[in-house]
Amino acid sequence: MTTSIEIAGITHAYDTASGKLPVLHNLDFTVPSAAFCAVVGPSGCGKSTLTRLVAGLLIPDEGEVRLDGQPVKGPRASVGMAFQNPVLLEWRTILDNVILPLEIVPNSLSRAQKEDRARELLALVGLEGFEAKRPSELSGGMRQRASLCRAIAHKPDILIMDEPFGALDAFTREDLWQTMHRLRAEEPFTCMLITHDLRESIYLADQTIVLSDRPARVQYTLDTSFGGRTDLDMLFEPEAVEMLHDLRNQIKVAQGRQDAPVQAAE
Ligand SMILES: Nc1ncnc2c1ncn2[C@@H]1O[C@H](COP(=O)(O)OP(=O)(O)OP(=O)(O)O)[C@@H](O)[C@H]1O
Repeated sequence: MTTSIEIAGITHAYDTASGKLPVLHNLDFTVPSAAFCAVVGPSGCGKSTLTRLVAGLLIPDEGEVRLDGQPVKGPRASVGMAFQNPVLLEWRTILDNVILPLEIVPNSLSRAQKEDRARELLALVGLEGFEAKRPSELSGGMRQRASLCRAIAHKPDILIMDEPFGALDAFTREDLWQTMHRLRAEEPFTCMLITHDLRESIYLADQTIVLSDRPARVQYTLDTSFGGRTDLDMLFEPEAVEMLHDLRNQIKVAQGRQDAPVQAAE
C-alpha cells in the first residue's frame, strides 16, 4: 500500500532562547501516492523540520500534514525513516538490525518469517552473505544499504529520507541510487527525500521541490520524472543537464545570490 502526503499550509517556528525562530511559512504541496518527491533548498531553510512534521515527531503551529487525507497527530508505524548516519546497533548482527522494526511494530510474523523478510531485503540490496556481520565490519555504503532495509522492513507506506547518501563517495552514492530504484520497483512506497545533491533529485525523484530560504515556502517545483528512466546515463542527456541548471539557478535565487525565479512553463 502507498499513501499520499499533503503538506497543507504549514507554518512553524521554534522557541529559542532569543525568541521565536520562524522556519516554515505556509508551506503547501502534495506528494501523490507512490510518487518520489525530492526537497532541496538552502542550508538551514527547514528541510529536516519538514521531515519531522511528516513523521509526526513535531506538530506544526499552523496547517497540517495529511497522509491519505488523515491529519498526522503523532508518529506512525506506516512511516519509515532513513538518515545520513545509519544508526545501526553494534551489539546486533546486520540481520538482527534489519529485523528490529519487526520486533517493535505489531505484526503476526514468526521469528523465521521475520528472518526471511530481512534476508530477502538484504539480498535485494546486495548484502547477501553479510547477515551475520556486525555493523562495524561493513563499509559506510554497506551500512547505509542495511539501514535502508531496516527502514522498510515493516513495509511502511511512506519512506522519509534525510540526506541518506550525503556521507558516501560519488561511486557508492550512484550505486545506492540504483538500489533505491530496485527497492521501489519491488516494494512501492511514497518517498520524500531531503538532499543537497541536485543530480540525486533528478535521478531519483518524480518531482523536485525547491524551498526558499528560511522561513521556507515552496519557491519552485520541477517535474524530474524523466519518463521513469533509471539508467545513470540519463543524467548526461541534455534534458537532465537543463534540469540541473534550472535547479541550481533556483537554489541561487533561494540563497539570494540571483534575481527572482521564473517558473518554467508546464
Ligand atoms: N529543535 C530546534 N530548536 C530550535 N531551533 C531549531 C531546532 N531544530 C532546528 N532548528 C533551527 O531551525 C532551522 C531549520 O533547521 P533544519 O534542520 O530544519 O534545516 P535544514 O534545511 O534541514 O538544514 P541543513 O540543510 O543545514 O541540514 C535552523 O536554523 C536550525 O538551527
